[in-house]
Amino acid sequence: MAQLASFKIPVIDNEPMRSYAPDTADRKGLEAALAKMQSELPFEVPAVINGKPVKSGDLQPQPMPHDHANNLCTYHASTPETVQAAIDGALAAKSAWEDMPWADRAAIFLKAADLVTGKYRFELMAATMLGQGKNAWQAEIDAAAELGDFFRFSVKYVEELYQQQPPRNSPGVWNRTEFRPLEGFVLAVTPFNFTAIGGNLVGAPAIVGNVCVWKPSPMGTYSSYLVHKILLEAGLPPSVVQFVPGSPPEIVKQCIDHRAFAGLHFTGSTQVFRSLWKQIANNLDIYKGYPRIVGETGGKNFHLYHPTADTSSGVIQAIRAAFEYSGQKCSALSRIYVPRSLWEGSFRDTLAAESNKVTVGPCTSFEYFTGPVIGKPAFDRIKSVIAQAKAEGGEILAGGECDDSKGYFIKPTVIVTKDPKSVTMVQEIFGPVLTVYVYEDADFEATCELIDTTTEYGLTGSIFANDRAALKVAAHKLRNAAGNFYINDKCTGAVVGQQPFGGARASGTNDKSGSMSIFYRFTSARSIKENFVEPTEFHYPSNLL
Ligand SMILES: NC(=O)c1ccc[n+]([C@@H]2O[C@H](COP(=O)([O-])OP(=O)(O)OC[C@H]3O[C@@H](n4cnc5c(N)ncnc54)[C@H](O)[C@@H]3O)[C@@H](O)[C@H]2O)c1
Ligand SMILES: N[C@@H](CCC=O)C(=O)O
Repeated sequence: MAQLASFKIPVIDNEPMRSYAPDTADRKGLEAALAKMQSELPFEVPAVINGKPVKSGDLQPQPMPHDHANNLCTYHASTPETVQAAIDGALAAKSAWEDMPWADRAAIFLKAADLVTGKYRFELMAATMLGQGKNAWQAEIDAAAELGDFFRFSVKYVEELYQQQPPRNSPGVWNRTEFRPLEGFVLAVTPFNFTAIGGNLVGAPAIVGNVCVWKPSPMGTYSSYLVHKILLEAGLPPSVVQFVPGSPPEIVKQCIDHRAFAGLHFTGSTQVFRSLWKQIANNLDIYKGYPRIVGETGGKNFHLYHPTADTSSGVIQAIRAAFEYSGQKCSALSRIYVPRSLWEGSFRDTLAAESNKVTVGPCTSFEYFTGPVIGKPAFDRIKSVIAQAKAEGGEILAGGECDDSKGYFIKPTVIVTKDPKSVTMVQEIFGPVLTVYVYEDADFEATCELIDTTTEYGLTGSIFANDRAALKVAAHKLRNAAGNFYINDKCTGAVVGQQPFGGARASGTNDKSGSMSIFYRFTSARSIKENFVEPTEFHYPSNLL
């Protein structure tokens, strides 16, 4: 339909956040969706190849983190034959999909966004709450608002990308740029912690004409399956995104070992990303081209407080950043640097008192500020890191208790350390653990250098100060310490279209999801020059005598 006019897309804006306050229609709608889902589980999730369910019979569980004896779903682990069928099906669909006019591709993603924020809002949130342990507010941020925003803003950014055309044409010439999809298929390997990121890791390559194989996180299988279903309902041709749950190393290796592998869109831990990059590098001789590798990975995010910072709001921002979703955002705060004057003023007591007020419980009860951690390996790892910090001389200011009898619950924990290179100041924990280092007021600049050199990561960080000169110093000295840098605000909560997200160093390739940059990575530009004037003589004037 796009061939007879150049259409304008609708105005794109962020999805308004709903409050889920008591007695609202949204609270009731979400409660009803939760009750319905709980009455129907466990769901059975197949692989979906060319739009059709494929059941291997090898059923794997996705337990609910707040109640690990019960599964949200069981899923059919994909066999090598299923993965092969997924790749073949995607490649067969490639030509028709990349020839689909832009307006039609855009319409599919605009419709998917409306399904996410309308018809499926509560169901997708309920799946994210039960399966990934989010409370209502965190599920709203993720599965409703951010996923809707990713799909809508992708349309806006791709529209702008396609409008980027050569600025000059010589007389008798028309220069054009075509943003071709990659030659082959894109593999999306997605994390457990954001339903929206799963959708975006397939959505971003697909909207520019790529075909994808989607390997979801085992711990986010059911919500990923719903997102895939929504994309199909929105009109995505059935073979464009193939859904292959199952064993991560095997499925991923099979895809990476394929000659037509053209790109990796990964979000997850630094360690897994590095291992995949190495596998890809080892395969360079078999590929048709050089695969695009996009990976957003771990973080060790900080708040730096200047002596002029406000204690009361600074503590609130720290509690939210460190403990919402039990510290399982890649952007979560895990180390803070507080000057002695503030610490011995009221920062220490306020932080202890406020941290002790943070409630932890099942995400099905709305009153809890935060819920469980995702699973047993995470629970055991976080528990042992707290023990190690204590053994190294860390003082537990709040929390420290862990209970996995029914769900994987860890009390928000605050550790005070005298060693700025102690384990919980350096390693990514991905749990509700915040470590405090108190610095001497005179050492503000040296503390900036300490923050910059303490970890291998560079994802998010914040400076809190009421002194412009201090803000300037921190912004300069911490330039490479965070890809998302906040001034007098917490280090979590980036919004699509407002704070493009991603970090460098060990935190990833920093291709900034939620911005136009990401679409350059999944396109390969072709420059086209068309000449309208036929030459009549091969000599140039300089050849004449
Ligand atoms: N920077 C960002 O934008 C961002 C966003 C979200 C999460 N994260 C990071 O993700 C991590 C948490 O997510 P996670 O626990 O899902 O990460 P993870 O690395 O364990 O898993 C990510 C994906 O890789 C797969 N995987 C795991 N092991 C694999 C292997 N050996 N071979 C192939 N695939 C494998 C998983 O099944 C999953 O699909 C944290 O480190 C967090 O910081 C980063
Ligand atoms: N958008 C998120 C980051 C996602 C990582 O898990 C934030 O900034 O809080």
